[in-house]
Order: sequence, then C-alpha cells, then structure tokens
Amino acid sequence: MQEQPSLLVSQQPKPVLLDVTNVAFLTKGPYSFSVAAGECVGLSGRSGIGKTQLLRAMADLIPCTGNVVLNGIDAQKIPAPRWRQMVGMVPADPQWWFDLVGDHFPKNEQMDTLLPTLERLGFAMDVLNWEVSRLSTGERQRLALIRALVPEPIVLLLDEPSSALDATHTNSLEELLAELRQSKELGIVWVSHDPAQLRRVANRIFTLEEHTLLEIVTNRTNMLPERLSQA
Ligand SMILES: Nc1ncnc2c1ncn2[C@@H]1O[C@H](COP(=O)(O)OP(=O)(O)OP(=O)(O)O)[C@@H](O)[C@H]1O
Repeated sequence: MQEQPSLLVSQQPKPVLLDVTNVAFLTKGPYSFSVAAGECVGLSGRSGIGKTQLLRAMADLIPCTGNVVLNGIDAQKIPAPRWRQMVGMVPADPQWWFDLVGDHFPKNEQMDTLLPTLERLGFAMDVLNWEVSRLSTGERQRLALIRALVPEPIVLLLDEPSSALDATHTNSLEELLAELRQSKELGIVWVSHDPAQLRRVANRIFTLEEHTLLEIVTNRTNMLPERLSQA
C-alpha cells in the first residue's frame, strides 16, 4: 500500500492508563511497558514470537505472571468480564456466536452512536440484520472493531486489525481510531506486520523478542493527524 500521512495525535505528556510490568507467559517475557492516555503503542515482531499471546495476557484471557494495571486497578483484582470491558481486544480472527450480526450488539445500544461508527467503516444500519455466515473476512474484521468499541474501552488491544482490508477501509479504520484517541483519549496497543502502518499510527514502536521488548521508535509526539486536520 502507498505510504500514507501520519495519523499520530498531538500530545502533551499524558497520564499513564495501562502499566504492564514483568508480564510473562508460556516461555516468553518478562515484558514491561506502559500506555498513556491517547497514546498508540505499536508492537511488531516475527511470526510466532508471542504478540497475540501478550495481548491475550493483557486482556486477562490467558494466565500470566507479572502485573497489568489500569488506572491503578490490577487485572487480578476485578472480575475478568469487567476488565475486558475496560481493556478491549480485537483478535485477528474474531469469533461470532449468533446467526445475526445484530445479536452481537447490546439491544439497547444507542443507534445515534452506533450508526455513525458503522457508516465510518462502510456499513449501513441494515448490516445488523445480516447473517454472520455471509460476511466477508474484511467485513468481519471491521464489525469486530465496531463491536469492541461499544463498551467504550479505556484501552484497546488490536491484533492486526486491518490485515484483511483494502487501502480505503484501512484509511477509514486508522482515521476513526485516531479520532477516538483525540476525543476519548483512548489508549491503543496495535500489533501489525506492516512497518509503514505502525509509523503512521503509533507514537512508540516496540519489537517483541523472546525475553524483551526493544523500543525501536521512541516518543513521537506533537504531530497532528494530517488527514484529520484537513477535515
Ligand atoms: N496454549 C499454548 N501452549 C503452548 N504454546 C502456545 C500456546 N498458544 C500459543 N502458543 C505458541 O506461542 C507462540 C506465540 O504465538 P502468538 O500467536 O502470540 O504469535 P504471534 O507473534 O502473534 O504470531 P503471528 O505474527 O504469526 O500472528 C507460538 O509459537 C504459538 O505456537
């Protein structure tokens, strides 16, 4: 894909939302890093190194040692479903449990907030009546992101969120997330195999290795998202 302008969000130093300290799982780690309000941390690394498992440990989906703390609350001190509302994860291969798309969204979800997000990612309201079985891979990926945004997470963990998308939808997704970082101070951890994408979206970029995180891009701040600033 052609290199796009940066979507970094202008930032003064912001308070830390999420602290990951000495997190280890399987034979990997320990890993330590933090995510500030409105910050996007990019994670790269070779296939099989443990990026997905690190996100799953942070979402309290697999056992790990160490601590994951959100705004002073340790993941182990609160029920996992509550934690996952605050630290949402969009897996690379999102699961769907019901026949209809709409059954995966809360019935009382305010349409005036859901509809604009659907439209931003290329859907009309009637997508909620679609059978899950008809969804393309990219449609599943975009809808999984929208589903993860409904509980208004404080931090979002994204596992290759645009791997099945074309350039247009990738742009829309990156712009939506950049806006949420500005408007809601959403913190993001973004796993990608696309270095150009991480350079567009992330303030800091780490490469995951077996027992350490190498910070390869440090504190890129004070840059406005160009496409958003043109709006
Ligand atoms: N339950 C498990 N028991 C043992 N090993 C596991 C288990 N689950 C995953 N693994 C292994 O952990 C390693 C890390 O997997 P992970 O999915 O995190 O890699 P990744 O960095 O996300 O790779 P990719 O870029 O290919 O998606 C892999 O070698 C995988 O086979």
